Formats: sequence, structure tokens, C-alpha cells
Amino acid sequence: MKPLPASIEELKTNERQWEAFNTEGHCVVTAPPGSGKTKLLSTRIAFDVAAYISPPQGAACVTLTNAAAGELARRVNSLTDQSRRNLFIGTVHAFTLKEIIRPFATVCGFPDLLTRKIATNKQVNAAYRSAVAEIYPRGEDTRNVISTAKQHLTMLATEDEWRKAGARIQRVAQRYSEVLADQGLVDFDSLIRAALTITEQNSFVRNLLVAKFPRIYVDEYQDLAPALDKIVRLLCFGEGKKSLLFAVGDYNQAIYGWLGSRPELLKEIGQLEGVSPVELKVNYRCAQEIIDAANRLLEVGGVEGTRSGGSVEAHYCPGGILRQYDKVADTIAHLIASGEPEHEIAVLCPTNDHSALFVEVCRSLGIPAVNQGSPYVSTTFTALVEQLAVWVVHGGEDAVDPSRLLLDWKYLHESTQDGLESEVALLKAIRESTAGESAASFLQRLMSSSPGNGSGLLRSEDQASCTELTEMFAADGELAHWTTNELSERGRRKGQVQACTMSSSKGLEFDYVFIVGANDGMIPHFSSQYSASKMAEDQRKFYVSVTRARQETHIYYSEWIEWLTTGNSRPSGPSRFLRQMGLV
Ligand SMILES: Nc1ncnc2c1ncn2[C@@H]1O[C@H](COP(=O)(O)OP(=O)(O)OP(=O)(O)O)[C@@H](O)[C@H]1O
Repeated sequence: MKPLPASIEELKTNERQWEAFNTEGHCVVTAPPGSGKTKLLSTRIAFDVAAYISPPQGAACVTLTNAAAGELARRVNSLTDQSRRNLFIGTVHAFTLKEIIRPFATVCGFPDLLTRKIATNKQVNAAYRSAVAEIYPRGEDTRNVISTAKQHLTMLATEDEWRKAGARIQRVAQRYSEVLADQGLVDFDSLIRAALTITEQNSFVRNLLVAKFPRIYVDEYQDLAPALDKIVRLLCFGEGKKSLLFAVGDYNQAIYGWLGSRPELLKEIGQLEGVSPVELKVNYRCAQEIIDAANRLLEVGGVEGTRSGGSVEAHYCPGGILRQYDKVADTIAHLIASGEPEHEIAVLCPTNDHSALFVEVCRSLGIPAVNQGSPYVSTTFTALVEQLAVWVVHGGEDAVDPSRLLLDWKYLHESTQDGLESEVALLKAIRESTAGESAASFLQRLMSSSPGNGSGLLRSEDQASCTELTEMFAADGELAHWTTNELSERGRRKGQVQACTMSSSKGLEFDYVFIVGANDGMIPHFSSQYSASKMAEDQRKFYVSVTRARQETHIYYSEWIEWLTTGNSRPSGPSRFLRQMGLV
């Protein structure tokens, strides 16, 4: 059977998935980890696009992170045998830029937005630091100023909320935007806020968007910032013709509150008039012991499993996190020797620096491993460059589909060339590249093969991403030593143990999961003890981490914790979450 009918047949075996698949009006699906939200969503998108949507109409599917968008695009692609230009799958940022800002900014009174460049992370941080330095006297403790200002901007804080945060925080936020504007720059959050204003104030924009996207799909709704929630409501629940909404999410997996998202919006949207709410109950991923332990952590009930057995174990490992790494690497070596595929094993670390260190430990023992945490902002552009590097180093053998890469490359550009010309140019660049070539030269080769030497990148997001990579690979950049080989290792999943932070494990699944550094102070983070909402978010992050495993979750802690950046350490007991799960 072909992939799409086979996937639909599987949904028939679950009454609630089937009900959601067949809803005719708006549908909001809430569900626990591993319950098939992404499967349901990708199947429904692939089916709807084939059955109901033909160009010039399209469908838009948005989510918060590039990782989630990438996973969804991969699953939809695996169900369809053609690339659909009228199907948008991407981040909220990419959607607002490509579909709202670029076509409507000038006519709606924001022409300068199109002349500004998207600020890289480095430029954003520098602008914030300069704003803080102007407003706060030297020597004053300004540790939470930038994060609070950022969070308030993203959550569309009301005047009252700004007042509570303090006048100086508000001034930092204003000065920050001015500093960026003075340099001809703009950040993503400002673009999203501008996109909301454009959509709110102009009925013709709403009408055009509804006409172009009669169906809107949202993955991980609990992670959406308020501005996108408002745009969705304007298009799907506003006056006149409306788009149909199909959204999936899980309140218990909301982990981006620190960025300004508000998970309760998922509950609210599910209660709106005309929405069919569907709650899934079956966790297909995790064996029963893992489901039970996770349920104890959040005190949730009613989640059913499909497989007995499995395990969640806490391991006390004296001597700190480096000793934990040795132990985990040793266990992993045994697992691999017994036939477990490397890419079915994940190690979740407290920070990105920790994951990088763990990868070094593995490699010193001859265990292939990759740090999923990225030294640059992961975008559609960086993901494609990594995949092209896999093609250079490993050929088409390693799950790289060359024809898909050629299509994706073309889609990144506003190509004026005919399709064949741009394909030939890319094929030539791939043939001339080698594994040992510097990443700088590989990127340059790709860009000079692209239409207009890369000037035609479709999305400003991709342009910013290309600039960031170019700077990092340059002779004085942080990644000057990288070759095509390093890039390909980031793009290649197979044959490598996966190391990442707990947050970036979201949406992924593995047979075995090892969580290291599970001491109080690390998880929950010591700064969360003063805030009930941060504590709850840390707890949900742990819940997400534990439920990544199909078979076994192993959690390690020591008698003290250490910070890699400062080298400081202090005594600490096992994470309180281990007690809540009854593991210590
Ligand atoms: N009806 C079904 N029958 C059999 N397997 C299913 C069914 N629905 C989903 N699955 C399988 O369950 C696993 C988890 O599905 P999926 O990744 O879509 O869950 P999810 O709800 O998005 O998970 P999470 O929120 O934890 O990321 C996948 O391996 C998927 O193929």
C-alpha cells in the first residue's frame, strides 16, 4: 500500500484519531506525548492537499521551531510523492515574513521594514547590551533585564504588565528597537508584531490570506506566542470568509514560556465556538513503565499505553557529571555492541556545552556521536546546507534524496532561471566539493551556484542565516576550522549517538534515552525556585525528556553539580522530579 493510504488505515485503528481526521469544521487536538499528534497532522495535511487544495489556493502549516517544522515537512514529504509549492510548512517567523510582511508591508504603511536586514543573534545581543548600558548605571545587577524585556515584547505585554516590570525595562525595550533601526536592522519579533498589526488593521489582507490559505494547520499550538495566536484567530474566527483551523498541541509539553509563549492559549482556542475539540489518550511510543513514571511526575491520568514493560531508572554516580559521561558512554558502547543502532540512543544534557563535551567523550572512545545543539541558529537554510554536505560526503546512500534536495534548493530562491539551469549549477557545485574542503569554501561554492549568487534567497530569514554561516566559517570566525565533513555530521542522523539539550529533544523519539546532570539546581534550575511558573515549566521539560524513550530512560545524578563556564561547583541532591516519580 502507498504511504498515505497506509497511514490513513493506521489512524482508523484509533477511534479518536479517526474522529479528528474526519472533522469537517475547525478541530483542535490535545494529546499526551507519543500519541500520534504529528502523525495525525501530517496525514491530514497530505490528504487535504491532495483532495481539496489545488493552486493557486494553498495550505499553511506553522510551528514554532525549525526543528519541529523540519520534522513535519519530512513526515508530510514521506506521505506524498511530489513537492507542492502551494503548501507552506515552516516556522511562524517564516510564515509572517513570506506571506504577510513581504507582500503587504509597503502598501500597509511599513515600507522601511523591507529595506531593513534581519539582525543576527550576535547583533540582537549587542543591541540589547548597548541599550542596557545606556539605561543602567555601571555595576548594577542587570542579570534578568534583557530576558524580561525580550519576554515582554514577545508576549505583547499590556501597559499594566510593562509597568509591573518597571519603567527601565520598558525603556531598554524601546532603546533596543531604536538601536537596531539605526543600524538598518530589525528582529523577528518586531516583524511578527508588525505582521499582526497589518493583519488586524487591513481587511483586504485578511481576505487575501484566507483566499490563499483556506486551510491553516498549527503544530505545537501550546508554544505559539500571542501574536501568532491572534493572527490565527483573525483568519479562522474573524468576520466574513474564514480559513479552517486544524491544530494540535499538548499543554504539558509547553516549554517556551521563557520566550513569551502562553500555553493556556491552546485551552482557549479549543473552547471557541465552532471548534471540535478532540483529546487523544493512547501513547504509542513509550512502554508502560515510562508512561507510569511520567504520569506520576505531572500527576496526569488517563494516558493508555500499547506496550508493557520498559523502564525508568535513576542512577547515582559519584564524582560529578564527567563521571556520569564515562558511565553513560560505557553503557552505550555495550548497547551498540549488542546491535542497537547508534541513532536510536540519545543523551540529554543540561546545556549545549555539556552535549558538546559528551560528544568529545564518545569520540575519544570510538563511539560515533553528534551534538544536535547547533553553534548557529538552525533554519531551513542551515538544514539544507547540512543535507547537501551529507550528499557530498556520503553520496545518496545515507537517506539523502538528491531530487528532494534539488527541489528544496530551488524553493529557497526566487529563481529567474529555468529549473534545469539552477539544478545543473547545484549538481556541478556538489561534484566539485570534497569532504575535506573548508566549510567556508563549500558554502561559497553553493552560493555562487545559486541564482544571482545567493542574492535571490526567498526569505529574509534565509539571508540572515546565510550571513551568519558565512561569518562563522570565515578565517576569523568561531567555526573557521570546520570542513564539509563537520557540516555533514550535523546533517546525518544515522550511525551516530545523538546528544542534545532536554529542550531540543522535544518532538524526537529514540529506543534509549540517557538524561545526565539530573541534580536539583540543574533541573529544576536553581533560578526557578522563586517562580511557580518557571518551576512548572522545568517540570514539563523533564516530562518531555523522560517521554522521548520507547524502551528505557536512564537518569543520572551526582552528589554535586558543576558549571562548565565558571568551573564552580556546589553540593546538591537528586532532582526533586526524581522523588516525584518515586525513583529515589
Ligand atoms: N494509530 C497509530 N497506530 C500505530 N502507531 C501510531 C499511531 N499513531 C501514532 N503512532 C506512532 O506513535 C509514535 C508517536 O507518534 P507521533 O510522533 O506522531 O506522536 P506525538 O504525539 O507527535 O509525540 P510528541 O508530542 O511526544 O512529540 C510514532 O512512532 C507513530 O508512528
